[in-house]
Amino acid sequence: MSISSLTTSTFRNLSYSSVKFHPELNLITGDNGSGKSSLLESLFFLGHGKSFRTTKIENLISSESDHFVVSVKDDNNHQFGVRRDNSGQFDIKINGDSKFRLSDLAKNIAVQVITPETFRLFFGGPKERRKFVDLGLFHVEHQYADLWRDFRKILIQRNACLKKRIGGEQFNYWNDLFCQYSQKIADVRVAYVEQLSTELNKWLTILLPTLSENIVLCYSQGWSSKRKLVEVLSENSERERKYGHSLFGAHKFDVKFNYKKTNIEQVLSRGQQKLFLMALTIAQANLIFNSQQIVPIILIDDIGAELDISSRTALAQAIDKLNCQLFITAIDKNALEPIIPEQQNYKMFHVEHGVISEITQGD
Ligand SMILES: Nc1ncnc2c1ncn2[C@@H]1O[C@H](COP(=O)(O)OP(=O)(O)OP(=O)(O)O)[C@@H](O)[C@H]1O
Repeated sequence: MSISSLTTSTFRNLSYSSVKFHPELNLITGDNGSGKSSLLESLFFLGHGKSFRTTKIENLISSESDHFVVSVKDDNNHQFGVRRDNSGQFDIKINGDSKFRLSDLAKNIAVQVITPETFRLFFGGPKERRKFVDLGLFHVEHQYADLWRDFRKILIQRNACLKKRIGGEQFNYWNDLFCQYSQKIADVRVAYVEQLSTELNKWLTILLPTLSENIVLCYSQGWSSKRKLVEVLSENSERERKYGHSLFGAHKFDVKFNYKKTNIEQVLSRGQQKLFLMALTIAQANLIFNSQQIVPIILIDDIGAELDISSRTALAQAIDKLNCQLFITAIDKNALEPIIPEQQNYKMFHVEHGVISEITQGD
């Protein structure tokens, strides 16, 4: 799906907004503090049930209200909405029907975001990289969500045994299941990561043509690929009991990216890192599109930060080939200039004091 319209009410500083979007490209300008990121955040919230800026959902409610509402219509006129109040109560509606959960929204809306902070987080530790790959798997591999949910339950049981120093049959039961599920997940992940790597190379040749040949994706499954998990766990049983949780397994996987055998964050400039992350995000969006035929949504906050004109021109070439709906913000129109397509197939918006207005072309 692509989002054809958005209605927000008392979400951050967006008091009441109702906007109609372009199915491919939406460019958003506005001064600092006008509400551009809040607009992206509201779209992100529908796809993830959380913010990309804060873990405290109550911060998303306007300080002048006790609840917020975000609702979108897609290109098939399906309606998806969420209301959250100060007491923590969620109300999820799909086509007017309200017996849904946030995860039901996530199935329908595939949203990825790039902000000036996300690439720092992405290269900072495995957590963000795991989240990124799992989002792709969730949309691309249909059995993955169930597999991961079952694995999480088993992991909790195994960790409880380690913490309470429970051994014998009970521990062996959870340990066996843990090893089986870890292997199943590792098999699904490795196949997906291979697809992602192939797709990434295509986009790197557009976005980072001089570096693309030497960038390699390195996947680690969460334990040595040369060993059976059951053996690794058995050798580390004392350490695991000391820490009280599982130190190896499918939850410990990682994907890293090397440029000529060195982690790319140590070699690439900040602008290049941002372009790299865009190539990766676009690659994943394309895999989602090919597998589900839903239009993935990419949010890029503050395009001007770190990207020079030639980088933004390379990005424009990539956008031209994309099967996704894009929302890109910048402080002023100049920063967007290289991105604006010659054909008038885009929409432009301006945000001021939380009010979103469409700018008709020629204004
Ligand atoms: N819960 C809230 N209620 C009311 N206003 C809020 C709330 N949370 C944040 N704000 C305000 O909303 C405004 C919009 O912030 P936002 O981050 O969306 O701006 P922005 O246009 O992306 O700015 P920048 O270009 O600086 O990133 C800010 O002035 C902020 O102080």
